[in-house]
Amino acid sequence: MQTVDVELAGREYPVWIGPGLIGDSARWRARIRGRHVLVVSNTTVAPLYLGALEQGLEGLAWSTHLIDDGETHKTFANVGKVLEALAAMGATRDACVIALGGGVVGDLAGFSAACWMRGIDFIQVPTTLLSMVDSSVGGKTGVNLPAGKNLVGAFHQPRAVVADIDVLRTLPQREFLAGVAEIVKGAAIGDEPFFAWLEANADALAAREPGVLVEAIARKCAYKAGVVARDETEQGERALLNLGHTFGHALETAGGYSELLHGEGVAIGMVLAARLSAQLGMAPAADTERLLALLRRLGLPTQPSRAHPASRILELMRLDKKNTAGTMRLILWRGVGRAEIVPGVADDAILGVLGG
Ligand SMILES: NC(=O)c1ccc[n+]([C@@H]2O[C@H](COP(=O)([O-])OP(=O)(O)OC[C@H]3O[C@@H](n4cnc5c(N)ncnc54)[C@H](O)[C@@H]3O)[C@@H](O)[C@H]2O)c1
Ligand SMILES: O=C(O)C(=O)C[C@@H](O)[C@H](O)[C@H](O)COP(=O)(O)O
Ligand SMILES: [Zn+2]
Repeated sequence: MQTVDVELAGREYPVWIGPGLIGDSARWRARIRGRHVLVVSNTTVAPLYLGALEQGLEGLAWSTHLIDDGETHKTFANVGKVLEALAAMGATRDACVIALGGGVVGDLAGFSAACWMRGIDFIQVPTTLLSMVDSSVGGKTGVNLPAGKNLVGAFHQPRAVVADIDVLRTLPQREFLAGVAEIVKGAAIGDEPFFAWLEANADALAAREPGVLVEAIARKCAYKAGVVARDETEQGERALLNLGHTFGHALETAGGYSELLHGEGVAIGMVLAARLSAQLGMAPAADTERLLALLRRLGLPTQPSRAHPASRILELMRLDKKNTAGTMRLILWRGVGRAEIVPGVADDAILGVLGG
């Protein structure tokens, strides 16, 4: 097992990564402070892993709340239902929410925990690769609106992250690769040696070779934990973790949250950001080719669908949370391992890479 610590003074927490961790209840149960526990999961994950988790809850007053599966269910209405479930069990301020699932469950359950009585504990038990390497770490919680991704939310850190890699055995390959995209993103933003390691180990990672998998998860979590510890609420550096997301989120929204997986949107968005950066003279074209080659080798999509007009994508990008009044702020690229916040990129340049 590997442990990555997220170092936030007074609110530090461990990210445990390894096999058999859901069954190792003595470890995670020590992070639960009160008596009430609400496990939030979904209709796909619960039949697979809720039983194992429940065994560790003996003696506590616990209950379960399931949401339907999919990004379209990461809604305000479902937060309301989690809050009703907390009310129904009489959850007090020392209650704990456990999020058992991928990023959709984690974001929604975490936001519910942030809202109940103005903030109670929660524990992340991520069950997708994406949620292990990204969404469970760092405390961004929230839900989507039809107008855009994650437009409602809160920063609310978990008490612990339990990344049991055994559960990845049942994860479909398309979902697995979407998680790999967020690993590539971390390396592309700020860790050139990790990027080179991914190039050398791409096939083994896509084949889920255990040693390579654990190392990739731990390196991405360690990188993200460092950024979060330096800039928890995204006043500066943390925005770099959004590389590819202004494009990616707009593409996800345009597709009604059901065409593209989040990681796929990020893969396409990173390529668009890299192309735009090369056109603006910020990044060597050779680095864009390097990124493209790695994503292609990993079987990830690299081109936006022609079904959505470029003008529509640009319009959706205007509601991104990094923007300030009248100014679009994009995360652009200086090449492998170096990203930058760039305000005021001309619409024509953006439309150009979108093919508009
Ligand atoms: N908070 C953050 O910092 C952050 C970071 C990245 C992404 N996100 C958010 O995370 C979400 C995407 O998360 P995701 O990619 O995990 O998607 P997801 O939560 O929709 O899970 C993907 C699919 O895999 C299924 N699944 C989960 N675990 C499984 C398992 N072990 N075996 C079989 N099937 C399993 C789910 O039921 C779902 O159908 C998006 O909403 C994105 O915006 C948040
Ligand atoms: O943790 C962060 O910070 C990130 O930006 C990680 C992203 O991968 C993630 O998709 C996040 O949910 C995006 O946040 P948002 O603020 O752009 O909604
Ligand atoms: Zn993301």
